[in-house]
Amino acid sequence: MSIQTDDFDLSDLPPARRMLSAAPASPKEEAIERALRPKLFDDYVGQTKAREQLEIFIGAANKRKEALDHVLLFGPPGLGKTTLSHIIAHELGVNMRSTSGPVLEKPKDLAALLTNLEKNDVLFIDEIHRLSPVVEEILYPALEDYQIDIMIGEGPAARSIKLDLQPFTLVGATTRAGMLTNPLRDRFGIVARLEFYTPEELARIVKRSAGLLNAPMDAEGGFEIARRSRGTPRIANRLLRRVRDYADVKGNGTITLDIANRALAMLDVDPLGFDVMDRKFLEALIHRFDGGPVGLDNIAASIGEESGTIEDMIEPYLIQQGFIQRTPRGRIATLAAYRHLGVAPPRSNGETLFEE
Ligand SMILES: Nc1ncnc2c1ncn2[C@@H]1O[C@H](COP(=O)(O)OP(=O)(O)OP(=O)(O)O)[C@@H](O)[C@H]1O
Ligand SMILES: [Mg+2]
Repeated sequence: MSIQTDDFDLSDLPPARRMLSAAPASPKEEAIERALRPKLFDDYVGQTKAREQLEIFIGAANKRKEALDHVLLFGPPGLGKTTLSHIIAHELGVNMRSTSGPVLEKPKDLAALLTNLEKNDVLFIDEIHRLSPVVEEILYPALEDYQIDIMIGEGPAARSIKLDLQPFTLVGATTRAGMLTNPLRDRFGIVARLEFYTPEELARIVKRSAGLLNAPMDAEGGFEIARRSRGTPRIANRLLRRVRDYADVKGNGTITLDIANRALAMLDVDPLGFDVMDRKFLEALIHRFDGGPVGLDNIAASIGEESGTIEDMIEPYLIQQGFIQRTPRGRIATLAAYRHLGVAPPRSNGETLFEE
């Protein structure tokens, strides 16, 4: 017999999907995310640069009643790519169809979607770096001329016919822009890179979500959650829900600074927002590889984690915060990493390797 719980339980998660994993943890969490997802630019916090350019291009497309140019959104998981794609469709006043790279196995899967689009609709392809080459092939003429070539029949009687499509906008999302083929990348007229959020921006997101969840919270409590969310709205919303649980059980229901501090300590989220995986990574880098340089595969093997997971979910934030550096010879720990772990930095010839 399976027991339905109201929400997911941390102990159900495989090790890599800890509290701070930037990937959605369960279908339940995805449903909650949908409920918290802003629907219009007005509620979408931060990402000023991406947002500014999109607002202008969307305004222009609307004015001319044309399809918006194809958009590529890239950046680490949980920063708001899917959210932004919904907002784009909403602001364009069109329908959006969603799919993802791995789901589109055959050219006909994509052809079916494309031929069903109405004028100026948005087609959202998540994980677009995982499209198969045969599917990608039929996407090119669709993007360029709103046409596809499809094969009818088999054997000697087979022939290819051209089908006209309605003008549409492809919105592609990826955490790995580097894995896109050049011909595909070149076909996006608008390329927006999403950045990690500042604690102030995350505090606004946490405040809005607390309101939607009817969770009483004071400003200091909200800011503490924001500060420890690794620059990522998905993590901020997740920590908020866990801290709310803690406030309900151990406090009087209100999220205060004290409640947030205690709850986050219990969840093993440290004062900088790093979790067990971040610390494991930094510890391995410093203790087992003398601070580097060390190749990604070596460090992945040493902590028993997939190198892709490290590259997508652990490293980007550590790099952005200046705790590690990616060099041609491998990863190296910075002085900040030594300090954070309370380890004396290495010395050579009696001098530290770093400038104090
Ligand atoms: N700018 C924002 N303002 C408010 N909330 C946001 C913002 N960006 C993201 N969120 C919240 O964070 C959650 C995760 O965002 P989203 O699913 O769009 O991330 P993603 O970049 O598509 O992640 P993935 O790479 O895993 O697909 C959403 O539920 C949404 O509520
Ligand atoms: Mg997404």
